[in-house]
Amino acid sequence: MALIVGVKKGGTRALLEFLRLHPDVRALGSEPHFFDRCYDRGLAWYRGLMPRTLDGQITMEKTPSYFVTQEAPRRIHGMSPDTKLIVVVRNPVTRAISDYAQTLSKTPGLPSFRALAFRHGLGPVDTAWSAVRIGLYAQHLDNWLRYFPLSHFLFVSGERLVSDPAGEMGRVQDFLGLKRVVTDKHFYFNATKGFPCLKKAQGSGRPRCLGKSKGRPHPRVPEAVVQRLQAFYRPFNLKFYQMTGQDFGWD
Ligand SMILES: Nc1ncnc2c1ncn2[C@@H]1O[C@H](COP(=O)(O)OS(=O)(=O)O)[C@@H](OP(=O)(O)O)[C@H]1O
Repeated sequence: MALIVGVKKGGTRALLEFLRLHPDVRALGSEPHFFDRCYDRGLAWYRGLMPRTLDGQITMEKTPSYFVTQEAPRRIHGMSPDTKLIVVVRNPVTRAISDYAQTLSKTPGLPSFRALAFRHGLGPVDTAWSAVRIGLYAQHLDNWLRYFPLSHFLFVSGERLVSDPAGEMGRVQDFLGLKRVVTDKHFYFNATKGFPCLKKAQGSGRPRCLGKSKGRPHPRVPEAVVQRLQAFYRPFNLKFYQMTGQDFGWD
């Protein structure tokens, strides 16, 4: 079994939809939220939700909130210590603005990004705000490493998933021990959408981009605000590069 455990707004839907093109992957379409919100329902409930697999096929789901859920690593380890874990990460500043854009689309009249990101005007960064807190990747990863060795993780660059989907999918398929079936032949860049899309979607066989909620326009955030947040995240990003042995190029 393999789980896409995060991060929210990292590109988790794109990754799951791309993986579903692979004949040896069977994935749940919706987010089950078992290891965070629905754990009380029990493992039998969870197993019942998951698609049936044949020998040699991999069962998958994605729930981005697992990455920031304190109990998730212990619970997943309890289910199976062999679980492979995929985390799609993206520049935490862009991720925070994307998260804010999503909340804004559901809550018109929300205070500005700047008002939520800093306490007392342009005071200290408000790490209690979830849009900020989720981006502290090194801290969340620390919690996971108490249960799983680093070799169980694959960190996917959310940026490269957009600029080079086939390249990133190559790494993902290798990590999962799958043949490289999903390749550059499956993607085209849709200029209207501004993102890579599928030449032939599962089922219809027709070209398909992700929906409107993926690739939303972001509200304009003043450059000074972006710079301050970028500086705030820098030490956490560097720690995360050290922990993963990968430089994501956000700094
Ligand atoms: N191919 C393709 N098409 C559309 N969107 C793409 C794609 N690849 C990555 N992305 C980026 O995915 C971002 C949404 O991330 P998630 O799917 O993880 O969001 S969620 O947490 O499930 O809500 C979404 O964030 P926003 O651009 O801020 O909307 C996209 O930038």
